[in-house]
Amino acid sequence: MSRFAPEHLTPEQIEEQSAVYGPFTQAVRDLVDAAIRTELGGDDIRAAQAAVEAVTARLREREIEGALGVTFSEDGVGRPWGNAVIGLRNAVAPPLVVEKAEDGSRVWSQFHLGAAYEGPPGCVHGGVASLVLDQMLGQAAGAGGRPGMTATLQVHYRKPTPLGPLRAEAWIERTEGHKTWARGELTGPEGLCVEAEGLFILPRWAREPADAETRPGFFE
Ligand SMILES: CCCCCCCC(=O)SCCNC(=O)CCNC(=O)[C@H](O)C(C)(C)COP(=O)(O)OP(=O)(O)OC[C@H]1O[C@@H](n2cnc3c(N)ncnc32)[C@H](O)[C@@H]1OP(=O)(O)O
Repeated sequence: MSRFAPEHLTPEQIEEQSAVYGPFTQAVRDLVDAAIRTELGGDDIRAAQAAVEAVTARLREREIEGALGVTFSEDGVGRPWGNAVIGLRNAVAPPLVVEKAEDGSRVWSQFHLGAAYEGPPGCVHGGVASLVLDQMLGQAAGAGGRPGMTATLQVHYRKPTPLGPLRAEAWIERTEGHKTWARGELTGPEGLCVEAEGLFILPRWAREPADAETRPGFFE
């Protein structure tokens, strides 16, 4: 784990950062969607390219080395803002906002996948469906107090998943020591599209007391 660090920010500072970076990242997602779907060409695209390159150069004037990692505050709440599925600062992430049952028995999310996630024409790429379910199953394990990393993931594609509004849900199936088996499904407006089951294992480094302080943020 290269970046996995405590961060001493107040809730207000976190709120402030989220209010700045959240809308900015959404604007970048819109840019990606527009770049895929625009019918402009020639000089318009060359001008757009120059404008995008100028913004990129400006952002790179001050940047961290490597990826964002997961930071966590003193209460142990993690901020996985770089995460490819739920990251508030990751324009590649749809992003999913994952809700949890109060008793931790399930997690679910309603979200939208547009042109950036296409595989078969008009449908979600199979790898993207798998990505979403990996995250959801992992979060189900975490929500049930059984955090772990994906050791295995089996994905069953029942029917093509249309781009557009979708719902994913996941829950813990059974547990055994540091192993947790979770299941989940991805549904579209016409019903079930993809099912997955996976084994999540709390890694040795997180099971050992010496590393216990790194546990909360990573697995939030
Ligand atoms: C916000 C949170 C949601 C996160 C969701 C996102 C999920 C992810 O993307 S995680 C990233 C993808 N996964 C990975 O990169 C994991 C890479 N693998 C690893 O880190 C390790 O191999 C890991 C964690 C699976 C096991 O590590 P560790 O526990 O240290 O290994 P070890 O102690 O040897 O094995 C523990 C047990 O698991 C078993 N095991 C280990 N790997 C596997 C495997 N791939 N399949 C089946 N069993 C396995 C071992 O046989 C052993 O079993 P037992 O205790 O019964 O003898």
